[in-house]
Amino acid sequence: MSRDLKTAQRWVIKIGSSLLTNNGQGLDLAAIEAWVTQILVLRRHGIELVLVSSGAVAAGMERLGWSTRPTSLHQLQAAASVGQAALIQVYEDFLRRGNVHGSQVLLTHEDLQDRQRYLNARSTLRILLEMGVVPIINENDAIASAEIRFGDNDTLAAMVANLLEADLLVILTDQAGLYDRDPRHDPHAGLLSEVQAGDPELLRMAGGAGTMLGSGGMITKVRAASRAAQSGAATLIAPGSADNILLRIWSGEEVGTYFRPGVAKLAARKRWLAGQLRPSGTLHLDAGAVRVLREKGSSLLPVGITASEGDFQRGDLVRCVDPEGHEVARGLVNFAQHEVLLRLGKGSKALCALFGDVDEFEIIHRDNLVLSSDHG
Ligand SMILES: Nc1ncnc2c1ncn2[C@@H]1O[C@H](COP(=O)(O)OP(=O)(O)O)[C@@H](O)[C@H]1O
Ligand SMILES: N[C@@H](CCC(=O)OP(=O)(O)O)C(=O)O
Repeated sequence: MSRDLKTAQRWVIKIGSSLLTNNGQGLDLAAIEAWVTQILVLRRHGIELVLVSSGAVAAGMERLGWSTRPTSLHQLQAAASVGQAALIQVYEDFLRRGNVHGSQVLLTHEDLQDRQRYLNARSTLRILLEMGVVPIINENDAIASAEIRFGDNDTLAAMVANLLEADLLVILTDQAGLYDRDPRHDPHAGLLSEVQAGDPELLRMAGGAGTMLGSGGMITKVRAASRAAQSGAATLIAPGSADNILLRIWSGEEVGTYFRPGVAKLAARKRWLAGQLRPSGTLHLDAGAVRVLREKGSSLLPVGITASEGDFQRGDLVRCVDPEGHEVARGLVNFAQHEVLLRLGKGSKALCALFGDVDEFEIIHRDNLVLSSDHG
C-alpha cells in the first residue's frame, strides 16, 4: 500500500481556521488540547513536527470583544496581532504538560521568496527541530499587506513542507477529506480516499471555503498537495475533529484523502533543487572532496575547496567541479563568494581560530547538494 506513513519522520501539520474556532468565537481549547496531546505522543515516537496554525484573527476578535469579523485589512491585522499572542500561549500551555516548548515563527510570502531569508528561516526551523521544540508557524498577518500575503495557510504549510523537506503534510480541516464535489452543496458527494498529487482533475472537484471562517477552501488544499509533492512530500487532508486523528494517521488507518507525491522523495527533492535556479558561481574541489561527495554523500566543507569563482550570495546555486573542471555536483551555498574565499582550504581548527565558535562549517550542506549524475 502506498500509504506508508510509519516511515514519515518529519510532518508539517496545518490546522485551519474552520477547526480552531468555536464558530468564530475564540479558540476551541478542548480541540487544541486534543491535538497537542497527540503531538506529544508522536514526538515520543521520534517524529519531528511543525505546526502551521491559523486562528489569530479569531482569537484576537474574542480578546477585543468583537463579535463580527472586521472587513478592513488594518482591523484584521490588529485582531491578528492581539490574537497571535493568545494562540501561542494556548499551545505553549498544553505543550508544557509534556515538557516540550513551542516557538512562534511568523512568515510572509517575501520571506520565502528571498533566498537569504529562505535559508535563514530554514536554518532556524531546523535548529528548533533539533532542539525538540515544536515550531508553530502562522502568516505574519500584522504586517503582511495584500501583495505579500499567502492569504490561506494551506499555501504557507506547503511551502514550509518544501522548505523543510517534510515527508508528510497533514491538512486538518472541517471535512472528512476531499470529495468529488463540495459536500456542503451536494449530499451525494463521494469522499476520495487516495489520489495523485498534481492531477488537474482534482481542481475541478474542489471548491472554495465552506464558512466565513476559513479562507481558500479545498482548492488551496489541492494546490498545496501539488506543491508539497514537488519536494517529495505526501499530503493527507483529514478531518481534524475526528477522535485521535493524528494517531490514527500515524498508525496507517485509511482516513481522509491521501495525495501520493508521485515520485520518490529523493528524486523529487533533487529535481526540485536542480530546477530551482541558475548557477551563479563555481567551486573547484580537490580529489578528496569529490570522492566524499560521491561516495559518502557528505556535505561540502571548506577544506576540500581549492578555488571559487563567481559573484554569488548565501543561498545561491553554484556548480562544483573536479580538478579537471568537470561538474560533479550543484548545490546551495551557505556563504557568499567573499566569505568562501576567506575559508578556502581551511580545516575546522583554522576556521575556529579565524571566526571563533563556528556553528556552520559546511559550504554546502548535503541536503542542498545534488550530484550531477542525479539530475542528468
Ligand atoms: N470537493 C470538496 N471536498 C471537500 N470540501 C470542499 C470541497 N469543495 C469545497 N469544499 C469546502 O472547503 C471547506 C474547507 O476549507 P476552509 O473553509 O478554507 O477550511 P480551513 O479553515 O480548514 O482551511 C469545507 O468546509 C468545504 O465546504
Ligand atoms: N493567518 C490567519 C488565518 C488564515 C486562514 O484562515 O487560513 P485557513 O486556515 O487556511 O483558512 C489567522 O491566523 O487568523
